[in-house]
Amino acid sequence: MSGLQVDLRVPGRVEAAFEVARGEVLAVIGPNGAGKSSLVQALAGLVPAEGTALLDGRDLLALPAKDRHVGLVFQQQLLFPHLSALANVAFGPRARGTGRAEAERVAADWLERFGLGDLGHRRPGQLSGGQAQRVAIARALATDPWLLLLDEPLTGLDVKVAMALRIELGRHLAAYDGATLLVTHHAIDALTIADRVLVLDGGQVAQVGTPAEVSQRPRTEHVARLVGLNVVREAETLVAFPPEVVAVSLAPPEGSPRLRWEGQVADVSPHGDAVRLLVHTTGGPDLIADVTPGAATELGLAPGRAVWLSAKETAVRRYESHPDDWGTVSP
Ligand SMILES: Nc1ncnc2c1ncn2[C@@H]1O[C@H](COP(=O)(O)OP(=O)(O)OP(=O)(O)O)[C@@H](O)[C@H]1O
Repeated sequence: MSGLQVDLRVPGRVEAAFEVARGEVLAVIGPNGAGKSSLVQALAGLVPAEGTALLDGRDLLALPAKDRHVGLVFQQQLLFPHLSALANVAFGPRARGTGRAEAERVAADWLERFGLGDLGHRRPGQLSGGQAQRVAIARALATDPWLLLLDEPLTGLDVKVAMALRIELGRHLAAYDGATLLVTHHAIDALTIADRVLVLDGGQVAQVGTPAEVSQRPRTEHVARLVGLNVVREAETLVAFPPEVVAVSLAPPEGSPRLRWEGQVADVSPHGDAVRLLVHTTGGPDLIADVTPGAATELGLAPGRAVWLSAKETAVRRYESHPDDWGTVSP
């Protein structure tokens, strides 16, 4: 296959087998400590790893970091503070042996594509966070990398800046013909920019699928929350449902629906026009439920309040918890 085939292990941190085709963007999501950064660092050669990472047949893990031709962007963009934006972007091509004039031409072209054509002379300290991150992404792309690794590239930016850059980044990634791994905490990045999503949990691959598959049939609580769903396990089946179909009452629900839980309100917060409750169910999962502000007042829904939750069978989606159609499965 042309692209990246990974089967690697960083002992105690992450173990993952997956593929990314050329031109494809694979988002990597998962809770804190899931192993996302370890995976990126292992591919970049920043931490030692066992196994293989075949890129068009070459094993990256067998190469020293400097020979892997990887474009790297981190949340904290590491621009050279004493160099201009232009010199920062030109640095990669220069390091690969391109002459100064040509490297600067390539760099100017990349800055132009990121709308920074006029700011090439500025140093990183004279750029806004969003501009500096554009320079960092331009610098990674200007090296014409075999593989692009983006670790939380939009985290820490102002919401509006991140929104604009997300759209730009999506456009540049669509034009990039190598494989891309995009580590992100934000469902919107995974759902809008990525072709496929890999979910890490506890250092293992918990799910791989298209954004639609992963958001409609989440296999981990973390992903369910990221996309705003509840997910509960019933033996070998997972049951997913949105917070707006959860009915909240003070007395046990009538008709004894199969999906019902007794619990205690843990948190109350505004959510659009609704009031969102986080409920710790007794001996069960945490669930979210949306109610109208009127109902919240009427039922006295404040933290500590004992409540019943229920969902109609017709409002939930059921699916197998252990499909066997993708790589490594977490226990
Ligand atoms: N330098 C290190 N040495 C040893 N263990 C580490 C090191 N860095 C991270 N770990 C451990 O490896 C596991 C994976 O961490 P990693 O930082 O890769 O997760 P992550 O998914 O990127 O988390 P976050 O979203 O918080 O950045 C965690 O158990 C973490 O404690």
